[in-house]
Amino acid sequence: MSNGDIPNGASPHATHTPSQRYLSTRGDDSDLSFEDVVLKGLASDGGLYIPEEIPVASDWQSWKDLPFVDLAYNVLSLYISPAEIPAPDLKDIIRRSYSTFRAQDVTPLVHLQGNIHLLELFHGPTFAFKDVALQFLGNLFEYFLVRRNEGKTGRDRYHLTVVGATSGDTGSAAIYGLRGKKDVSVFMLHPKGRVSPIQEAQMTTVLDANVHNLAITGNFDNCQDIVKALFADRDINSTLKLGAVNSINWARILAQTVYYFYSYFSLARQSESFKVGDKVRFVVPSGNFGDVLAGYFAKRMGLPIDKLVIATNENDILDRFWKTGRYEKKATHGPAAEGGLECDGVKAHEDGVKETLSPAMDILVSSNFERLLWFLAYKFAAGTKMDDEWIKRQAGQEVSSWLKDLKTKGGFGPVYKDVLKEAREDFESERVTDQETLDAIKRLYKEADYILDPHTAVGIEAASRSVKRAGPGMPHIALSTAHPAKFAGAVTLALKDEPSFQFDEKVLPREFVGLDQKERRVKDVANDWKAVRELVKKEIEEELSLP
Ligand SMILES: Cc1ncc(COP(=O)(O)O)c(C=O)c1O
Ligand SMILES: N[C@@H](CCOP(=O)(O)O)C(=O)O
Repeated sequence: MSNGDIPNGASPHATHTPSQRYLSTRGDDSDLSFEDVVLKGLASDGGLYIPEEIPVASDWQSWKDLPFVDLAYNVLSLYISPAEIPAPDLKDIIRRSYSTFRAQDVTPLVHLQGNIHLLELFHGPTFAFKDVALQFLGNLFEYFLVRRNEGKTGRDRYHLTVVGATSGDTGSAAIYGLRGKKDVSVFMLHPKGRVSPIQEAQMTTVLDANVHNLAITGNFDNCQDIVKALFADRDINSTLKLGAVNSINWARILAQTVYYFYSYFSLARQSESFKVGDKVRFVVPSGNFGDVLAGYFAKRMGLPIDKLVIATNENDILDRFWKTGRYEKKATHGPAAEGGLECDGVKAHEDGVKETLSPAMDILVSSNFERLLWFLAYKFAAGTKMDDEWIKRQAGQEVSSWLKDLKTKGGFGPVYKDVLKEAREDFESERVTDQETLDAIKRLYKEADYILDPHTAVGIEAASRSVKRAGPGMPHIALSTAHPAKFAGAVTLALKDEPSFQFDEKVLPREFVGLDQKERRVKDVANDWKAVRELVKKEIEEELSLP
């Protein structure tokens, strides 16, 4: 347990409920505080942190008319003990985090067509859903660091070195959430040439001294692997005090849980036929499985979600799992076919990622899937009627063995029939091709005069299929994860033949005008975790020596 764990020095168990203590999905770490898991990001056994118990929000129905920030407080305080963050402080962090949003209700719900509603998550500073969690996480880091550093000077101060991997959106949202903050530096790795021009400009035009952009010659999974290799290096992890902003950080998932509740209530306020207590489906464009996992937590907390529909692009590892029970990387093209890439110290993986029109979801392995696997393994082991401690240990062992097979054999499964059955209780999945993505953008422009970004379009195509299965009486909330201006190429490709379509006039927000002309700072680095490690060490040293 860390020094900053319980400010008043009281016993943790006197003031924390089980949903406010955390364990690792691989079983070696447990009984951690919220502050510990937020600052550590990834567990030392390589696992991801989850709450020891998911709280049931027995009074959730009474939250219906709350403003976003009050609702957020009700959700978050179930997972964060007031002994760690007193209620007025948590309320203040939440209020400041969402005051940067352009929409008054933070995440507005709009009716799209028929029984499909769109949850617009792109009204934050960088025009992507990541802002919802990363504005909050930036302020959380600041809060914990101020407290830890009280009365300390110079090198005695706790300095957090955030290392993150991005296919574009996490990077910009994290950089905007952390720029200029004291005692924290951020190193953001993106795959060189594989993020959209606007995303690249958003990240690299931030010139604050604590922001470091690294362009890696590889794909997003290479960046994600490098980040995990850095965390696994005990030396750099402890000397530089590494922190995470990717959705491996539990606070990311937690903050995203709020908008499932909020949009559900928005629907109840907006629709005469929908009442609190009725069921709804959520459709979530998915890559790293963080956003849809937040929906799983909302469901387990009591929100009446019929199904969570996972929408993947042609990088479909998740869709294949739900169809077959096998979770496997599959080389579809590239060097993998000739034996894969080898990278010093990091287990090689196949470059089987397909470049699609929804690049933020071009992911071979979905990191948060591990969290769901733990809950599935827990449920399976609970069938033995052993005590809770044994069941948790068993779940950790099962997850470790699946993840070991993923690393050494490129996949695992089929999982036990009951595990897959359980996964299908809560989730359905759809795979959407690039052509179907373009068709969805075109169709919604013509039929609803709405311009979708390509990731949201993947979700809308999946929603249309789900509506057919679930029937017209089942409302669908599709998550709109980015503003279309971030993906000008795909949107223009879809709409170029529409006479009324003008990108600059219909899509481009004024915040993006002139961004491409600004000065940039970025370093090219090879796909080699040791090269990245040395660069991080050098740049941190230079940054901390600045006057
Ligand atoms: C625009 C956009 N949509 C969807 C996703 C997928 O979300 P997740 O990785 O949480 O599954 C991402 C990236 O993560 C994204 O940037
Ligand atoms: N699509 C993401 C990839 C990283 O996902 P994260 O949610 O785990 O941070 C991006 O935009 O960078």
